[in-house]
Amino acid sequence: MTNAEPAILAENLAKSYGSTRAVADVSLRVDVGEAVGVLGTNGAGKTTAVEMIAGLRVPERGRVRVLGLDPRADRRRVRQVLGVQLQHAHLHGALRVTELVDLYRSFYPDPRPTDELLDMVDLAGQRKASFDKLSGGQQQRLSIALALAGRPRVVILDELTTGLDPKARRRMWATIEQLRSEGVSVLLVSHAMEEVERLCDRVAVLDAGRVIALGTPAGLVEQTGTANLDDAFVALTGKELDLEEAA
Ligand SMILES: Nc1ncnc2c1ncn2[C@@H]1O[C@H](COP(=O)(O)OP(=O)(O)OP(=O)(O)O)[C@@H](O)[C@H]1O
Repeated sequence: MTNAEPAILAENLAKSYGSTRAVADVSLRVDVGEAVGVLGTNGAGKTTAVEMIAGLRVPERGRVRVLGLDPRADRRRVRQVLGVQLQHAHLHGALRVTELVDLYRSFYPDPRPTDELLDMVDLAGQRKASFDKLSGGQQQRLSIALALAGRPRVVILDELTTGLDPKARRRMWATIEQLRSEGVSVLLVSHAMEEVERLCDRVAVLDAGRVIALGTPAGLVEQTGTANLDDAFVALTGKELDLEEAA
């Protein structure tokens, strides 16, 4: 593991579920300190791709490195440097917020303080609530706090703000901006153009399991001769993002 290694390097990933080709060929690089967004319509293969990058799914083909480490062969070391927030958290419903945070903190040598983590996701008021009493948005925010408990150098966030209200969304954006100022590298799956434009240096557009475009938000707009990233996405994929998802 050296500083010269990219934060994330994924090469020619492929994965099928039965006859469904979820990821046909995905290559992606996130440099240290960089934030890269992944945009795509429902079913484009985003979650499958990031789960392979996180070491949670075995690729049929291709190679992944996180700071030079193989997420499956070097699982323990990768866990110390990578924080992952996935779409669906499976957490013990009877545990309280602080119990879950402290459990996750106990996995790491130098965890972020509990109060700081709860502040980062605006859950200080829910510290005594049990997980199953939290709203969907609060559960989602807690899963982000857990992903950040070990001060990861690389974070993977799948649908950071989908379903969150505007205030919570802004809080999450400020948190990501804070992480970026600390030099953390970010891979962010999103349906929200505004979010990607604000937080990401580069964007990968996924369609039918392939990266069909990769560039800065401004570069994609220029490449497609469109007025904004929304229109660039439509020009590239021939599809609109689901507005409900993007809301
Ligand atoms: N566990 C699974 N078993 C079978 N098929 C799956 C499974 N997970 C995903 N798929 C299928 O693989 C394809 C890609 O799904 P994936 O969840 O990776 O896409 P996505 O871009 O993340 O979609 P969304 O935006 O809806 O989350 C879809 O056709 C989906 O139905």
